[in-house]
Amino acid sequence: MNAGKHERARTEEFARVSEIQLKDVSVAFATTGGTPGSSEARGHVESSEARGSVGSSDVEGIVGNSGGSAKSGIRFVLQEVDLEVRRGDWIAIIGRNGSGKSTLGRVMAGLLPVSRGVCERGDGRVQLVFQNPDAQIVGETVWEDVCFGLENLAVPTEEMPARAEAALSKVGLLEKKDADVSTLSGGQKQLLAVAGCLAMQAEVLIFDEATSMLDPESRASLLRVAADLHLTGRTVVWITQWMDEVVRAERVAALETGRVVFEGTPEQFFYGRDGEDSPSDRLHFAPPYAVQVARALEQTGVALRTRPLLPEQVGDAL
Ligand SMILES: Nc1ncnc2c1ncn2[C@@H]1O[C@H](COP(=O)(O)OP(=O)(O)OP(=O)(O)O)[C@@H](O)[C@H]1O
Repeated sequence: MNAGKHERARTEEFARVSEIQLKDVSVAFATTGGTPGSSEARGHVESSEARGSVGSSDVEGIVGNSGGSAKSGIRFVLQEVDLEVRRGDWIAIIGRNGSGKSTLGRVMAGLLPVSRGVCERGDGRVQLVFQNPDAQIVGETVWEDVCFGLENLAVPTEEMPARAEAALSKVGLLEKKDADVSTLSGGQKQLLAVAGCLAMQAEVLIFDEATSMLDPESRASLLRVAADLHLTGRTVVWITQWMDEVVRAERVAALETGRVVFEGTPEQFFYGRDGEDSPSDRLHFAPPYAVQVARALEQTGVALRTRPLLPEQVGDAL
């Protein structure tokens, strides 16, 4: 097989098994206003599939800039990111404010072009749920809102009711289908956004700090819905700063100033690999309660059988 064929076969194989692969991806933003009118400057991407606003600043993403270093007026906010999200994964993306989490989420969703590197997506539809519940509501009623994406996708009218109903029922909002969206709580609005994604048959859901404006009960219910979707085969990318949400993930990628500085399991993140220091300590993320209890027990000489991440796992570890 010649090199070209081999590469194509590998790519096809990849597209079957995987949803998103980022290889050497960098994203730059112009800091002094982009290149208006240039087809290559599309940092503020309007997509018919985007539910909500993507970036509101007057600067624009730079595409096709093959230069490696930041020059005057251009700032790289993601650099050399290699990350693979496989079908059915639940990956948490964490990092401080400004570390590049949302930018990464938007790149994964295809809403933001990369300046350098390759971003490959498999066949599945990728949808984003944004932080601000109000940013992604477009309909006046729950029903209208969930149908909005379907209209954009030109789904035949006769197919819409079944798809909208199934999606609303999945998130527990079917009874509210005629409600005015202004009467929904923040948590219900986020669930409505998820329903919109489901109606559009999203395979990959990217939650961009989607719980950060919610009360504890709404947070828990959004997490439950995400966990349920994951169980039924959806891929979940969960961007967060909450460490007790990180433990729900199968994998964690930590960003620091636009670079991936850790990738591994939550257990490896909070407890360290093979005796190494805990990456969460090194990166100054306070571990969740169960991890703190486990560490305190170990310090008093208690040998634990497992490394608990959730409160309900502490008993089993003793
Ligand atoms: N459209 C834009 N134009 C210019 N700079 C941008 C733009 N969007 C983001 N940035 C900058 O890129 C960096 C990364 O931003 P990003 O929103 O991805 O970080 P984040 O980790 O999601 O932060 P937060 O937790 O505050 O949402 C920040 O310094 C931000 O100011």
